[in-house]
Amino acid sequence: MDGRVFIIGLGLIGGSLALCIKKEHKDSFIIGYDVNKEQTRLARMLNVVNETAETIEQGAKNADLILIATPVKETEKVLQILECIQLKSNVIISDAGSTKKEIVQLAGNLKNMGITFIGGHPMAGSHKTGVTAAKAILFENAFYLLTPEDHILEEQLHKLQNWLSGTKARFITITPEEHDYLTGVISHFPHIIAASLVHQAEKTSTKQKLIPSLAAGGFRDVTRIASSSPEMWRDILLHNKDVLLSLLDDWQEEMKKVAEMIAAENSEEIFNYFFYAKQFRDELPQKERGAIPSFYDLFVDVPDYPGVISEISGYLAKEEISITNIRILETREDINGVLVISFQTEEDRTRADLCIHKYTNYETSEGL
Ligand SMILES: NC(=O)c1ccc[n+]([C@@H]2O[C@H](COP(=O)([O-])OP(=O)(O)OC[C@H]3O[C@@H](n4cnc5c(N)ncnc54)[C@H](O)[C@@H]3O)[C@@H](O)[C@H]2O)c1
Ligand SMILES: O=C(O)C(=O)C[C@]1(C(=O)O)C=C[C@@H](O)C=C1
Repeated sequence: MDGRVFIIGLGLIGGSLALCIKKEHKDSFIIGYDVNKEQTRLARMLNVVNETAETIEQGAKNADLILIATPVKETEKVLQILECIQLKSNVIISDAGSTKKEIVQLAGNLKNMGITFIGGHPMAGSHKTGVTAAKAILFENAFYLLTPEDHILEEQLHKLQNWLSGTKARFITITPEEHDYLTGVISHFPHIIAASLVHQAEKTSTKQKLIPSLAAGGFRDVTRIASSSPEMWRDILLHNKDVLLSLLDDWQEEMKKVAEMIAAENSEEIFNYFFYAKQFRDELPQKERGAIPSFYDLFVDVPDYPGVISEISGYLAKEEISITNIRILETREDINGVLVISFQTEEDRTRADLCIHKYTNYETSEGL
């Protein structure tokens, strides 16, 4: 497709969307705007956008597609600004915010002006922020949730999906209410819990100096997302207040039950608690980002000796296979270590698997 695309908010998500559109629609022209001058400068320097605008009005008035990728409370302000601009009559406006109900409601004014707004949310991301973390591959295989209202024509929806086809994401259409409930359960609430675990460890660390050093492994895995943008998460919690308050009530009930099981030393119930959690978690679709982000992992059974990481990464480098992360999962004297190597694509993982088998006789698997 050709046309002028205007991206407001040139951070991780805005920058990644710009890269996806550029890759797929070579004739498009991408203009970016960010309140942060440094992000604007970086976006231009890294060629994420073709041009930057000085104001929202400057970038919006001739745009065919406008994407808003700011924290959701800022999106409210951006929508109000857009309402006051003479936009092209056939422009499509969408956003990438993690909440939808409030945003779609606020976009009602654009609807009254005959302007098409379709709420959007790519369900993949990272705890990193800013345009330097942007990448075209970020949304591959992820779900991309769209919340068109009833008056939106199929043709407009398809046009938006076509613009976003470079994300290689899978589009799903749901209502804003369904969206906020689902993402509340699988995304927003886990971020609250991750932050609360960090707070608990931090409080304990004033008395127990070893806590920060021992907070490795499981603690790091379960709290990675606590390193996400506080601004973004403040806004999400404010927008999805009712769903999150209800989930917090359920959680407190659940924790009471756990406390009772432990106090009663009910070993069967305690076992079942972990057993059924493991069963459900293990059955989550691994290849679909959004359910469990940050794949594609390859597990390699390696002998426990110094230098094994550089040995394996050396083979991968020789075959020019890029990795995003490499770590030893477990090392004890009596068992082999498990090396976990993460890749950005399934293809890289498959090549890595073949490469490791070519140079070694270590066993590999895609899951533990
Ligand atoms: N990070 C994720 O994992 C993720 C995933 C999917 C969706 N989202 C949503 O995408 C949006 C952007 O998140 P991000 O991760 O890219 O954050 P980010 O911090 O990397 O980028 C946000 C950018 O918006 C800019 N900005 C803030 N207010 C603005 C305004 N009024 N006008 C123009 N620019 C403004 C900031 O300067 C920043 O550069 C949020 O709504 C978030 O909820 C995030
Ligand atoms: O991988 C992460 O760091 C994320 O938290 C990504 C994540 C999520 O919860 O899955 C966070 C918020 C977005 O709205 C969508 C995706």
